[in-house]
Amino acid sequence: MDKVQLEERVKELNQLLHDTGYAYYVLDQPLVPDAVYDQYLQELIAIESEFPDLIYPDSPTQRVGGTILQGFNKVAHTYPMLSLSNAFGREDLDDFDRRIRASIGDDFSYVCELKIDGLAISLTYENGVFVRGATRGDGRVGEDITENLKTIRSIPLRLKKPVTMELRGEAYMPKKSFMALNESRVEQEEEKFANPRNAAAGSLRQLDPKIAASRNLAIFVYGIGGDGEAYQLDSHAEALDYLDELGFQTNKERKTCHSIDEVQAYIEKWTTKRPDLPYEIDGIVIKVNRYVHQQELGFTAKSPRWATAYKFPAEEVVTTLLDIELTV
Ligand SMILES: CC(C)(CNC(=O)c1ccc(Oc2ccccc2)cc1)c1ccc2c(N)nc(N)nc2n1
Repeated sequence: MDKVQLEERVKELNQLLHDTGYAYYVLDQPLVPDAVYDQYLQELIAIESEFPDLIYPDSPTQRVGGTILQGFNKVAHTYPMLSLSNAFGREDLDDFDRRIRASIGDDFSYVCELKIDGLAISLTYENGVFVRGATRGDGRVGEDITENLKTIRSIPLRLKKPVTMELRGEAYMPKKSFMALNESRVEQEEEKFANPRNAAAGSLRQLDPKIAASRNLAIFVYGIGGDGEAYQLDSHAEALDYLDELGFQTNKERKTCHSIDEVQAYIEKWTTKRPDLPYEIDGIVIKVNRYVHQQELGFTAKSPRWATAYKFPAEEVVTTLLDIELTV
């Protein structure tokens, strides 16, 4: 092949690997057998190693960076990453609902989402290309962990549309990956991780992206930063569907609810079903759905008035008290 034909083949392989990667890692519906995927990847690696000028920044071969970082740079979020108020029971939910009604009336809906027990992160795309990923940090400034986030296969390196936006999501380690990781740590006589959240945080804080790549991390995106693209949409539910169209992994268990009773039913459903989930959750996030209502309700110093997190009661840690010989 001459150089022009090679460039065409590289573009074709990039597109093939993006499409098959999306089907496999985001839709969980493989388009081709793994062996075919690997064959495409090997062909692209071979051409790129011979012609480095044909390496595109969003090539799938760029997922596992080569260099070990010396440290993480600080990066300022374009929009703050706010926190959520908490609700611990039905009374708190009723108070939340009452405050909302007092402010915007009765004609509104909620969106309920599972609150993934992971690490809040922000993803920045410029003209549809993944350019930066960061931890939440203090909500305004986080750490640049782009190289580690590139290793998460469900984070698209290139979107289906050339949009510029900053997203919010939760990086997490599935329960199965957590169990396997701790088994291997016991074999290596290393300290086990206490829970999947710590394991995900520890993996994303690795300076060597190859270690992060080995940890089977995953992500659910749940919001578009500030008044970016999404605010041309009418509601949070629409924004999540828009993220699906762009090729992101959103959590499919979300539900639009039209009363706090419906929210309570959703909470009870997932309190029961929580152990069957392939990932850990620590609560349910409840958001007023329409953006006009969110803007009317506004924010406190650190969190939106239009959202709250119902937190599951802490697991009863059954502590078997030692038999204490009481000497009288
Ligand atoms: C609602 C929000 C706090 C995100 N939203 C924001 O951070 C946010 C930030 C600036 C916004 O607008 C502003 C723009 C400029 C200045 C101030 C606010 C709006 C929303 C949040 C936090 C944690 C979540 C979680 N763990 N799981 C799910 N499923 N959803 C979550 N949602």
